[in-house]
Amino acid sequence: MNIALIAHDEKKNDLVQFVTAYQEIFKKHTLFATGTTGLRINEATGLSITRYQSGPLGGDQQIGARIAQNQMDAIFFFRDPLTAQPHEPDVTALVRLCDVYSIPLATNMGTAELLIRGLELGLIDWRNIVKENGEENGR
Ligand SMILES: O=C(CO)COP(=O)(O)O
Repeated sequence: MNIALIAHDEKKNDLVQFVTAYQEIFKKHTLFATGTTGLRINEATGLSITRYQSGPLGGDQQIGARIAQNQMDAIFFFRDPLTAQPHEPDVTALVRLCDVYSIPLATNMGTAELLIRGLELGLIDWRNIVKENGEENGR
């Protein structure tokens, strides 16, 4: 599965701890991240992560483009609900695309726990079927 990892500054420690705790699961998958989040997680865990631009510089949009191309299977996006973000439209667009394409999206630790366990149990293996159908239909 292709998994994106994103966290706003006030939530980066939480996501680093989360990925560290579940790194045995995460290392079985292909990981992507926005710039600073990916760097922090790589430094903490040594996991191999493809890094896009930092969020305010377009990283959320790059990950959104992968969603539109049927190339993202799950998103862990620890958003900070208490701090205004200069790139709020990009954040909204990313969340919207997850809804457009029914991509599992965890925006906080509580949902992230469910998503990572579901991933391990194979509960989002339906994504493989969606991807195969998408490839047949040219998406
Ligand atoms: O701003 C972000 C998501 O909206 C995250 O970007 P960074 O990982 O580069 O901090």
